[in-house]
Amino acid sequence: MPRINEEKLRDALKVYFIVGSNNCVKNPVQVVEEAIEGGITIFQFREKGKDALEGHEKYMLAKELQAICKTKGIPFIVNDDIDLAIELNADGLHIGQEDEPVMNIRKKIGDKILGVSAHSLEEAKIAIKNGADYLGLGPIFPTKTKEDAKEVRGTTLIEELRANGLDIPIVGIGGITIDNARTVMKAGADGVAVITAISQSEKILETTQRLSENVL
Ligand SMILES: Cc1ncc(COP(=O)(O)OP(=O)(O)O)c(N)n1
Ligand SMILES: Cc1ncsc1CCOP(=O)(O)O
Ligand SMILES: [Mg+2]
Repeated sequence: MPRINEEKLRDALKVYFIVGSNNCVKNPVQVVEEAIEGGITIFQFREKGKDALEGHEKYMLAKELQAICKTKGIPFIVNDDIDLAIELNADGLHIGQEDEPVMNIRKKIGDKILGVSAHSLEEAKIAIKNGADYLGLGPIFPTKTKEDAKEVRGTTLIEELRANGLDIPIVGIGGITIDNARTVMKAGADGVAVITAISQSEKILETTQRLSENVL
């Protein structure tokens, strides 16, 4: 199988929902089902941080969420955990700058979708050269979800990459809500990645629908 077509990926990245059980007020399975109903276009399983599931429990939740995504045609991406991504035959993996080098990961996952976090033009160029399919840039706005997040950059890095002719698919991440999503798209992103905006909403379906309307 060839690597995913860039335009298809651009479309898939529009409403990117990321979650782990510890981000959810309700049952994560219900959260993901409602978010899919509301119009998310891609999903990332990110089970990390305080109270995160481990071992068999983590595996079983990932498997259940993957099955739900599969029936609805939503790509299922695993955060950080390459072994889990390979074991589940996930659609892709998202890694950061602290993880194994992009080139090694690309060799291990073959043609699966590979997302890489970047915090500078330099990091972005290296990630692209070594096989990233898309970039996650952030935090765009202040976030409480990631304790070790880098400095807030607004949309400046998205604009800098586009001004330098980088046309790789990009998602903005960090503090993105219904109200500021449009700003991120206007800066040149192909999509927005959110955790809190959807997972902590009291009305997940409606929130996701409204977020989608501001992005699509
Ligand atoms: C779509 C997307 N973009 C960025 C990130 C952040 O990845 P990373 O910097 O590796 O941090 P953790 O999420 O692993 O804490 C992401 N997960 N997804
Ligand atoms: C994983 C990650 N990477 C940069 S910011 C962030 C957290 C995004 O979560 P939220 O949408 O709740 O701000
Ligand atoms: Mg990571």
